[in-house]
Amino acid sequence: MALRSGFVSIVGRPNAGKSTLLNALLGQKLAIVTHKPQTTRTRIQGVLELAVRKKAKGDPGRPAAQVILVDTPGVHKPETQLDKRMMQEVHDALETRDVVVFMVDATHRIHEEEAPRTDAEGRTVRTVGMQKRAMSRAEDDFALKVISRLEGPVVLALNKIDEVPRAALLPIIAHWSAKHNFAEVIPISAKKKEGLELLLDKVVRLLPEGQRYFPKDQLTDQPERFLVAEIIREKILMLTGEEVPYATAVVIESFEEPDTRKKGKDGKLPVTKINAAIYCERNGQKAILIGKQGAMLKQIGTSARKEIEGLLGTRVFLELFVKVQDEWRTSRSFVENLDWRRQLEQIAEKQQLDRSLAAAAAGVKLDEFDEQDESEGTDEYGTENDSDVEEE
Ligand SMILES: Nc1nc2c(ncn2[C@@H]2O[C@H](COP(=O)(O)OP(=O)(O)OP(=O)(O)O)[C@@H](O)[C@H]2O)c(=O)[nH]1
Repeated sequence: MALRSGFVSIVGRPNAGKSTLLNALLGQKLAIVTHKPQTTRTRIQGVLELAVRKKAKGDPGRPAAQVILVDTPGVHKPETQLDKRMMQEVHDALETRDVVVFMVDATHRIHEEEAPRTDAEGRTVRTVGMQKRAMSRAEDDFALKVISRLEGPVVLALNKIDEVPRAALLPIIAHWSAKHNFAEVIPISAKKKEGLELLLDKVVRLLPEGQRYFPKDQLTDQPERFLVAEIIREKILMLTGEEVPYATAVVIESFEEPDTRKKGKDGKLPVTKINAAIYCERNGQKAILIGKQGAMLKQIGTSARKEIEGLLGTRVFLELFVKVQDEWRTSRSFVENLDWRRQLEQIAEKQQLDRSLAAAAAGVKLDEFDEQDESEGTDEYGTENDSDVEEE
């Protein structure tokens, strides 16, 4: 059987479980996951290599495949420049896909028929749960509209079935099957890893025959420094309250890798030195991010560092700074500069410039030319985290 290969975009409303599915299929954490909606801001590609599975009794087998899974931001109506950018990421992911996996949270349809109560004064009463589910249904419908315009196969992944009573599943499947002509409808639990093999089998069969897009052992197109920024953002999302997470962005300002990742003669792993800026929009948010005597920032740094050490396989010296950039989410240029692909271009340009300067002007101090990226109106607070790594 010839190799199948192609791009599979995972699309759906915020919090449906798209990043959880990406990580579960890859068997490795690539995308950050939290219970907060709109966690994912850019599309994330994960490369999944599948070996051929031979035909057997009751099993039609599966051809070898390279599946490029693309996790996307949750589909929502854009209000800020950041929202617009996130939706652009969804559209970009849809433009280049071979198959769409449309993901919905099945638990929100269990009470499809629930009618609001009327109180003694004749007022309509909806519980918070009812309101949430109604909103979620509206978001699903909005996301479905986005993919309905597309040609090509769409597989529906009904997620979170671990929380759906068996009897409720069939009506949910019937509901969705009537809404769109899906190539397949697969109930899954991304969290419990249920139904994922079947989902993969169906998706692979819909992929064209072709060559690999990435080398066999490559996991993602996203460089480590940006995975690091995402890990820091995840800790902020997890550790801070309602408002702050949405107003924060993390930019890696410097990332100094050691020459080797092997242990030294002293038996210690080498050190990666990372400097990251956490942007927020207001002084009040900055105060929350820093916490009493820097306690919150320290907690964010410590938990991020541990995970980054696991990712990089080195010790990590992580320095975090908090900066206030008024209303950055409404600034087109700021939001565009957050794009890791753009940052990568800027880093490459800067390295090129540094090399040319060094070659052309031996004896001239290069740091005189270092860009000062402290933009106007930016206020800064920094702390080193509680690292067991000493500055050398
Ligand atoms: N019970 C249950 N919870 C799940 C399942 N899959 C995901 N979740 C939870 O749903 C929440 C959202 O998961 P994410 O993977 O971040 O969702 P997402 O669709 O990527 O969210 P956005 O980034 O907002 O678009 C997290 O708390 C997950 O643990 C599942 O199969 N069952």
